[in-house]
Amino acid sequence: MTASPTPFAVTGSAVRAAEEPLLAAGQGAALMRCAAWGLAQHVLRVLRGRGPVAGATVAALVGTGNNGGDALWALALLRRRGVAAVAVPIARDEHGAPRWHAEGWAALRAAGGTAADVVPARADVVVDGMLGTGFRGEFAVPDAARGLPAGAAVVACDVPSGVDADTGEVRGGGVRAEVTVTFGALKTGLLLGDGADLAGDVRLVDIGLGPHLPSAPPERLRVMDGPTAARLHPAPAADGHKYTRGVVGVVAGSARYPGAAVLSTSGALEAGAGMAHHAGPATTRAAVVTAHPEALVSAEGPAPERTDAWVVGPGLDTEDDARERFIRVRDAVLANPRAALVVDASALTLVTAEDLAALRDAGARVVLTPHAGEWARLTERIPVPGADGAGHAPDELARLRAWSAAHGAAVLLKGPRTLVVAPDGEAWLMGEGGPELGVGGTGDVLSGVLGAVLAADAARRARAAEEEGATCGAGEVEHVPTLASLAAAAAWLHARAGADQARAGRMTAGTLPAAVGGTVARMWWGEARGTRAD
Ligand SMILES: NC(=O)C1=CN([C@@H]2O[C@H](COP(=O)(O)OP(=O)(O)OC[C@H]3O[C@@H](n4cnc5c(N)ncnc54)[C@H](OP(=O)(O)O)[C@@H]3O)[C@@H](O)[C@H]2O)[C@@H](O)CC1
Ligand SMILES: Nc1ncnc2c1ncn2[C@@H]1O[C@H](COP(=O)(O)OP(=O)(O)O)[C@@H](O)[C@H]1O
Ligand SMILES: [K+]
Repeated sequence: MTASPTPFAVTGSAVRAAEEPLLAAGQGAALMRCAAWGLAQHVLRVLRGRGPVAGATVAALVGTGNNGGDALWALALLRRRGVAAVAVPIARDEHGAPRWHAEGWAALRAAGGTAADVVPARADVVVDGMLGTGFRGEFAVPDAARGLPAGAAVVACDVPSGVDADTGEVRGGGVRAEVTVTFGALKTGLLLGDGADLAGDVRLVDIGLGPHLPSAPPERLRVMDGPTAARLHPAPAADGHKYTRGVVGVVAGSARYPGAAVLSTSGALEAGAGMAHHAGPATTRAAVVTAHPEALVSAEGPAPERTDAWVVGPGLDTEDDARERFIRVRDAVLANPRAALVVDASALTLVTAEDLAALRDAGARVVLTPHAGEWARLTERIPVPGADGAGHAPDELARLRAWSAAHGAAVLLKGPRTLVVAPDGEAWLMGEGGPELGVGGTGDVLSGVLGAVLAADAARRARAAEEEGATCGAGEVEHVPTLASLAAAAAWLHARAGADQARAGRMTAGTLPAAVGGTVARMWWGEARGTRAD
């Protein structure tokens, strides 16, 4: 299987920095031509989806900077394809002349394009070329960009105007796009926050910045996809057995919330764990065995030295013995820190800064999996030393990185978009799945899936350490299984399973584990099989 590179995003500022050596070498005009050509190709694609290209009308809202320059050059290219190309300036000088990229306008005029004060009502596509990575301060949406023709598709040039290309923050107003055609690299601001909502479908145009883009983990946001997830959670080795596939200890559920134990254990088993061992009271043990005769159950859980990953938290009763149950898991991981630890749900209210420090000092691999509300409470209770832990800055990714670095644990922040960060700044975005997952209990299933994925990895590491000279399976440097990448892969499997299940007409958390099983089986043993661990 040939490994395609994992997609990633960098900030708009990093893209500007990457352009600098090329601009200094006099390649600015060539870069712009390249960007404009890519933009024109994507506009043509939108037009072809609507009817004949020749005779269609494309208008562009054109700002004062290079973003407007891209739009003007793209209009010139479209004009040559028989499109009526109309440029609408959004700023004029004191004499009323448009303030825009002079060469771009000259090229458009030479190609037969025109200028207008407003977007024509007949426009099929409106290109938003007002502001790109040079956006500073606040954006007051100009009159020309309000009340656009209802039938026109908006295509943003590089970034929807008003969106901060670094953070996704919208300052002042923003313009919603159906498609954003972005240049040089995906920008983090198109994948995060309100920026992601305004950007629509994001298309990347390569303008040759690759070698100049930053590669250090804290400067990239990687995007989890199916091939990457398949590489990170490979099919078992031919000689694999239950121990090499990973043993997951599941400390979840209580007399009050027995279902969580079932959902979490099911998630682990269906995601391919060699064994799942549930520790809990008699009620949850009975429920788990009824649902899964193959699960092991006991009051105390598996032996620490035989456990590859622990899941603690879903459905613990914080009025009862939850803290003791959490401490037992913490101590099991401290006794055998090669086992990974997933801290979810109730355990997020039980874990202390001291627990995290002890786990970090032991070298344990810990992932906390809050949803937005749990994340707010966690950062309130365990802030970043010396910082406003709860934080109100728009840059959620920076807040996550700061917290993870301060406490030595990875964080998987759940929501419509899932973000995973590790203490070294490595960050992943997982955008698979949709609101079908927004029902009670799907997070419990995810905790088990995570446990299975992390356990398989821990078991592979243990085996590789035993067999001198063996590797961990995922050979390529880019796909070395890091904690954050494994967690993002687990989230991808879970979300894909949810989407598959919803398409098939079902969607409850109770049926989700079986869908996870189907997704993993297709990945491992179906036609599009993933890599094997051997
Ligand atoms: N560099 C390259 O070679 C390449 C760059 N490329 C393209 O260039 C884009 C970056 O171009 P850029 O740097 O000119 O900035 P851009 O986004 O057009 O906006 C800056 C202008 O807007 C103004 N302005 C700022 N804030 C404002 C506000 N709040 N409200 C109102 N106005 C505001 C500001 O004007 P000022 O107020 O300073 O007079 C300034 O003139 C990038 O996104 C990509 O599309 C590609 O072609 C590849 C090659
Ligand atoms: N609108 C949405 N789009 C995509 N995924 C979602 C959406 N809403 C929720 N999810 C996912 O569903 C899961 C819900 O987890 P959680 O909030 O812990 O639920 P619970 O505690 O009920 O188990 C998470 O994996 C989250 O990312
Ligand atoms: K724009």
